Amino acid sequence: MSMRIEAKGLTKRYGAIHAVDGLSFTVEPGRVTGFLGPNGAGKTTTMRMMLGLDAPSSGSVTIGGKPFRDHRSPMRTVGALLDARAVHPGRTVYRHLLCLAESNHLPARRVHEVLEMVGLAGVSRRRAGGLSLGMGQRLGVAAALLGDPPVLMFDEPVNGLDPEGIRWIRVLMRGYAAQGRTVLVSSHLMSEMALTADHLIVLGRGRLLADRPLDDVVSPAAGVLIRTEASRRLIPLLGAERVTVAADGALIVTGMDGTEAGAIAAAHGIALSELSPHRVSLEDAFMDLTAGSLEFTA
Ligand SMILES: Nc1ncnc2c1ncn2[C@@H]1O[C@H](COP(=O)(O)OP(=O)(O)OP(=O)(O)O)[C@@H](O)[C@H]1O
Repeated sequence: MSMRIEAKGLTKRYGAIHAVDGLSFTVEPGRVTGFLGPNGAGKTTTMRMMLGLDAPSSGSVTIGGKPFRDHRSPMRTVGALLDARAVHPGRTVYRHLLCLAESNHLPARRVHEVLEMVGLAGVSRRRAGGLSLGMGQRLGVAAALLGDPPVLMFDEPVNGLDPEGIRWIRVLMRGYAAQGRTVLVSSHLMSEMALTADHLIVLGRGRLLADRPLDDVVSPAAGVLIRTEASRRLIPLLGAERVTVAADGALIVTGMDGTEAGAIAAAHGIALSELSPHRVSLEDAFMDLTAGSLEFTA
């Protein structure tokens, strides 16, 4: 069973602040959708409205065609990781999950399964409040997976995770998406998002800035990157208007491919130390997209 998330004109005002401002988009099953935006863009507020934790000022958001609160079994519908610190600190890891399972009419054996899945089986008797940040994140993920839900919603899940933990959560999210589930994940880490997401939804100041496949964002117009000792001579030969000089001296050339650029250099006896396709990094693309919507700039 797959479920899409659908926002229509979703808006949330706090006094004069438009935290979320007329958002319309869908989050589709079968892929990982990255939810990006600078600090204060409205990502958390949007996720809270998806889960019925905040009420929209106007507009709506549905999961599987109806508001989240109208679903009979919340944990079997959405697995959410919003604030991993939201645990009863004195309870053991096992008790914490068991209480969640019992209050949601989920079988107790599921607790053992998710403990294995997130790698916490060995610390199930530890108190939840005494876990490291990374283990706390894993406990939050365990809770999200308890109901084996068709929709996963993770807000900054890699916070506090070490490289092994980051890779683990990436594989987990990609695996769930491959099973046809809907996976929405917010992150500030562009490099990580570039490895994890298939599709991006980018917000700035509560508004939709982009809703497109990752590949459309990170590989726009074809271009090549060239390094040479003879930049000054080569630039006019390539056409100065096509060339941007990067901070490290590399030439970024648009409007031609490597074969053409290499032929021009060869025809003039110019040696190149590098000639490669140029992909815009997600970080650069993100900066371009969100320029003008930053609340705080250096
Ligand atoms: N309860 C609240 N009362 C007043 N303003 C709020 C409240 N919650 C959020 N805001 C404001 O709404 C805007 C969006 O905040 P939100 O936390 O949704 O952004 P975000 O994209 O998740 O940011 P971050 O990346 O910093 O977590 C911000 O300007 C924030 O100050």
